[in-house]
Amino acid sequence: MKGPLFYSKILLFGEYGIIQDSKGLSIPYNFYNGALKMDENPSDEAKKSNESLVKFTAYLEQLQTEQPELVTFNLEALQKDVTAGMYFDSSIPQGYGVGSSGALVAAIYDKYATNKITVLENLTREKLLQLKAIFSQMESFFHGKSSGLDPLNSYLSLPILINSKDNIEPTGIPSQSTSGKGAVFLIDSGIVGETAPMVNIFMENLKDQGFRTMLKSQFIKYTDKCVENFLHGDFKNLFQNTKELSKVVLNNFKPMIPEQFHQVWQKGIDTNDYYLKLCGSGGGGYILGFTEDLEKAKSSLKDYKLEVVYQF
Ligand SMILES: Nc1ncnc2c1ncn2[C@@H]1O[C@H](COP(=O)(O)OP(=O)(O)OP(=O)(O)O)[C@@H](O)[C@H]1O
Ligand SMILES: C[C@@](O)(CCO)CC(=O)[O-]
Repeated sequence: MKGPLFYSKILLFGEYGIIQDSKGLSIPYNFYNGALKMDENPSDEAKKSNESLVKFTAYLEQLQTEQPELVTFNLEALQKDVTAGMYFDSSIPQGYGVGSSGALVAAIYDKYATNKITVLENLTREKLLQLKAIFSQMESFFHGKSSGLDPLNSYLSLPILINSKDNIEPTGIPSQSTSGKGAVFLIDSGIVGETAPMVNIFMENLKDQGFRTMLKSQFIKYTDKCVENFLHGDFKNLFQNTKELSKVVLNNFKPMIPEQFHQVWQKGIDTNDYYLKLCGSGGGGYILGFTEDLEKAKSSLKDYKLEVVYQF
């Protein structure tokens, strides 16, 4: 048995800001994927994944008991499959900001939810918000508070524009040009990050008036502009605003940037060869880069392997 594929995602813009109602833009990243699977002779990795599904199943049972109006599952089938060794066969790295738990949640919902909202029907705003609410509750098992956006992205396999907390929509993005010089890329920090502690630091910082002012007058301002520039294909302004965003993050989100990347981050701002930003909650995992000239960025960042995700 092997189920359909669910993909990783990249939150291009909006990390932390979306907690405070900024805009956000998230795109599927098809390089990594996962599917529910059953093997005759499971590997150690498959066994580990299966153990995680056993615990998740217990959580879903409890969720259904507590909130039957939110979502119900075919628990009998899920339990039977999990007992038979089902696991999530996935290439999506965990704790890297590309949504490994989101893809898993999407796969489980797709296979076991009853009365599920499907991708094929007319997805009204209400239905999207309902799906997001369901996914938020399901995914919170893996890292505490979740917006539900990652599973939604994976489930729909479409770019999603977050206008505000209660206003999200699937969106088109400018088509890629593989011959273009401009690019969005990932750098592997080599460290596994954890979402919950990073979000806790952010929530703690929010108690400070100065931080809140900076967030609104700079971080959210540039995040919103970047989203608009990207969607309109206005790449000239996109680079300007990404540079500003890169500066604001380096100055105000230091705990989310691994120490050994502080200098490379600054170098991008000084040389204009590339601009770095957080990819998801940060603290490790991937770092997201933007460049007007991919070859220049590659030579400037020659000690790192760049994984190109979008070219324009
Ligand atoms: N293949 C898998 N099999 C079973 N459980 C998995 C699998 N992949 C991910 N998980 C679960 O998801 C958890 C990781 O989710 P977490 O939300 O911390 O990181 P992430 O989804 O990779 O990153 P982010 O939320 O920053 O994008 C793992 O600890 C594990 O419980
Ligand atoms: C850091 C955060 O804004 C994005 C993590 O992918 C948390 C969230 O909104 O779920």
